[in-house]
This record gives sequence, structure tokens and C-alpha cells, in this order.
Amino acid sequence: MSISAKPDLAFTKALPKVELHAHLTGSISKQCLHDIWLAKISADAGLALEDPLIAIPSVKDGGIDVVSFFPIFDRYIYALVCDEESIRHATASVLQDFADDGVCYVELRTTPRVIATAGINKEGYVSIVLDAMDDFAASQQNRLDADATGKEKKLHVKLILSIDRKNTLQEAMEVVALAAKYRDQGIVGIDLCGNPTRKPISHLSPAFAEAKRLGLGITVHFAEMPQDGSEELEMMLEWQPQRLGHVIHVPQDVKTVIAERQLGLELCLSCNVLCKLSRGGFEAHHFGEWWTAGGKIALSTDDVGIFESSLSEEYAFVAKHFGLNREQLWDLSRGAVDVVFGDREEKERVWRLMDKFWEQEGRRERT
Ligand SMILES: CNc1ncnc2c1ncn2[C@@H]1O[C@H](COP(=O)(O)O)[C@@H](O)[C@H]1O
Repeated sequence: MSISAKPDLAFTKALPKVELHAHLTGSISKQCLHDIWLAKISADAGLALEDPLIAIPSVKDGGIDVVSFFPIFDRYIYALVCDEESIRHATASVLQDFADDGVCYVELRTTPRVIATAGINKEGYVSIVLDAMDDFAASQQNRLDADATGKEKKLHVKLILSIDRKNTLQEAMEVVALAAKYRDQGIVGIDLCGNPTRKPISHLSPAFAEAKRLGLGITVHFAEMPQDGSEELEMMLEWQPQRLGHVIHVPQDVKTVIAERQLGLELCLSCNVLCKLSRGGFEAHHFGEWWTAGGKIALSTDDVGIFESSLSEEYAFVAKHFGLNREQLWDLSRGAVDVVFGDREEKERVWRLMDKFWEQEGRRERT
């Protein structure tokens, strides 16, 4: 297959990629949730939870929209993934899925939560996820040591802590404090997520000011739904985020600011289209507009467990719907590295991998 051939899934999978917008709990595959459920039901036949393969609606059948989406977490997944063992298992599984999909750097994000039934507080939750990340790195190292050829392909993992729109200021401050405390262990930033209909969020401003003061990366879910006026968007821009997630319903004057500041755009096509957050299908997705305008795009999956579209499939979608060729996909993937929260060394490692990949593709074409 040559670099001038039309891009296919084999190409987008082999292409080294960075994933910058992936919610840990939403990225757990249905199969992994099913395995957790099987283990629980075999230990407790009276478990009052249905099999996730039945309980979680299929997005491909049109069974999920923005109203039915958020309760999937509160009513089901959080009830299932509710102890140290299942959080560890799920985190390892999510990371392995990204590695298998050709992702070489991921900034996973998660909302610290209290699990009273398991005696886990928010700090405990963060520690469990960080430990699972460390275990994944160690197991990967062992595997690569056994196979020296794959060494450079290693998936590097960082963590972003999410503040939910429904949090109080005190809760949000706790998230920022945890991010600062565990920074040395791979936390790189703060996110604002949660149901976008939940308003107001102005009470959270001091938490983002504190995150900024501490030098943490800031990303926010931005304009997921249409809104009256742009006050909320303008306020979020005052928090000085380096990146914005989704960026769907944005008035022209706000687009101008985003372009001037060259903010990173975490665009999640399948989520937006399948959840009906954006209109007009894939072809009408705002990816096209920002790509043409030279925006700093990081294609992302959002919740691959629910939307069932991997990052390599997202790259294949932009090839299919916007006509990007192999070189443009490679450029897109390379460009996303500009906006990672990881340090210069991390960026250079990823660029090296990408450049090597491209060189090999070219060599293959010449032979
Ligand atoms: C349309 N896309 C989205 N928009 C806004 N927030 C989203 C989201 N997808 C996921 N989340 C947020 O991430 C949490 C699950 O992962 P964690 O428990 O944090 O790992 C959800 O509860 C929701 O608050």
C-alpha cells in the first residue's frame, strides 16, 4: 500500500496518534464492563444490575441522545465500576485498547468520585487510577523488553482531573488541589465536563483561576449545545484554557477569538453526530470548517466505550467525509501534538515516532 493510495483503516490504525479527549469511565468497552459484571454476578448472584450488553443502549441503533447519555454513568456504569479491583481492571483495559489502536500518547481524564460502599474517597480514587496507570506502564515495559522491536511504540499516559458542572466550588477546589498534589505522578491538567444543560457555572471560576495560578493545563467542554447569548463561552475563555472540547455551537465573534489564540480543538465527530449534538451528519461536522481555517485540531474519541468508534476510525471518517489524503492525516495527527499538556521531551518523542512512520511509508512506496 503506498502513501498516495486512499487512506484505509489499516493506515489510520498504524498511524501514530495522540488522544487528548477521552473520559476514563466512558472509554471502558462494553466487553470489559461485561467481564466486570460477570465477575460480580458470580460472586453475588443477587446483584441488582443488568448485563451491560443489555443495559447500555446501542448508539448505532440511535438509542442515545444528549438527554439519555449522562444518566448512563450515574445510573449504571458508576454502580458497576465501584471498587478498587474494577477501577484498576477498567483502567488497564482502556489503556490497552488505546495502545492496540496505535495511540502513542494519551491524556485520559476522569472525575474524582467518592465510593462510600468501598470506603474510597476522591483522593483514594485518584490514587487507584494513577496506580493502574503505573501498572500498565510496567506491564508494557515487560512486554516490550521481551520484544525489543516495539520499544519505541510505547503508549505514554497522562491524567487530567475533571471538574463536573454540578460540583460546588469547594468540590472543584478539591479537584485542583488533588491535581497539584499528584502532579509528579502524571497529572497534567484540569477539565470542565458534565451535562451542559447544568447552569450556572460561574461559581467555578475561582477553581480555574487557581488551576491557572498553579500552571496546570486547562481544557473545558465548550459550546456542546446551543445557548442564548455567549456569556458562558466568554467566561470560559477568561479562564484561559489552552484547549476546548467539542466546540460545536460557537458564534462568529467567539470563533475569531479561538482562532487568534490558536486554542487546541478536541473534536469528537462520532460523539457529536451520534449523540445528535451537531446537525447534518458527518459531512456537516465543524471539523471541515476548522480544518480549512487551519485550526489546531486534536481528533478525539470522547467516550469510545459508548460511541464505539476508535481513534483510528475517527481518522478514517475525516478521510472519508472531508477527503483528507494520507499525508493530510499524518499532518493532522502531527499537529495535535502541538497542544498536548505533556512537556517538550514528550512532544519530541511522539514527533519522532510520527516522522519515522512517515519515512517508512515513503520507503515502502519507493520499493
Ligand atoms: C458529550 N460528551 C460529554 N460531555 C460532557 N461531559 C462528558 C461527556 N462524556 C463524558 N462526560 C463526563 O465524563 C464522566 C465519565 O467519565 P469519568 O467518570 O469522569 O471518568 C461523565 O459522568 C460526564 O460527566
